Amino acid sequence: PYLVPVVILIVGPATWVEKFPEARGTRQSPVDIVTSRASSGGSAPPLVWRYSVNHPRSVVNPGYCWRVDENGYDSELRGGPLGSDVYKLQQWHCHWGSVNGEGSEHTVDGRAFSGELHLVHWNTSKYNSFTEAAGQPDGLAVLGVLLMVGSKHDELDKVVRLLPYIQHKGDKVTFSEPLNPANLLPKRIAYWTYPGSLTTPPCTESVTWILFKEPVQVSAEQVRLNLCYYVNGKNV
Ligand SMILES: Cc1cc(C)cc(S(N)(=O)=O)c1
Ligand SMILES: [Zn+2]
Repeated sequence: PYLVPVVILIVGPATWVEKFPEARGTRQSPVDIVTSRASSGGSAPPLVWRYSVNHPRSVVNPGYCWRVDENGYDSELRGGPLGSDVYKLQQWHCHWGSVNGEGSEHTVDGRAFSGELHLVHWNTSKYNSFTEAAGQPDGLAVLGVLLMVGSKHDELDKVVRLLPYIQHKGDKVTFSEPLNPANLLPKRIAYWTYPGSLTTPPCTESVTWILFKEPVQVSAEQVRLNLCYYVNGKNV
């Protein structure tokens, strides 16, 4: 009998622990939100945010999604689970599925959504830079918005329509059309929150997750556009 060479190629999250020890931690994200086990918000103060609208933004293809950089423009996120600290929007990006639209990172009672938007903020009350904050347990706060297929999202379309111009990893396009990140959030602002981590390497346990309960609708065409450029961006 001849020996069949068996090559087991291990890629993806299972290998992250080798290079990123944080991935072996105790507060790793994403998680499945088991709604029956979530405790009620109690007396948490309201979560409030303010973003600047009329400044140029750039959309970049980092190779696994698209990301909009806020270029340090003024913004604030405070309250809710964030104590007395004020956080500032650094960037926002999107995760999409590469197969049958199961693209969200978090799941709710085992259900995945077509995509998930992350608005990444850092703690300016305690730290001097995003990079410094990204290594601290209370350094980052990420607003998570679940995306489901439905009607077209006009605010998100200001980015989606630019995807054909950033098809390859490293591509970047700047736009100056006014855009309010607050318009990316759902109408109902009820949320789940938990202490977690970056969802991709280096998986640093520095994120206070705030995941809105109400999904936001995007059109099937917007998902398709993300998928085709997402896949291209990833494959390049
Ligand atoms: C690698 C990484 C960096 C940042 C700033 C944010 C994330 S996420 N997907 O947890 O929002 C991942
Ligand atoms: Zn993300």
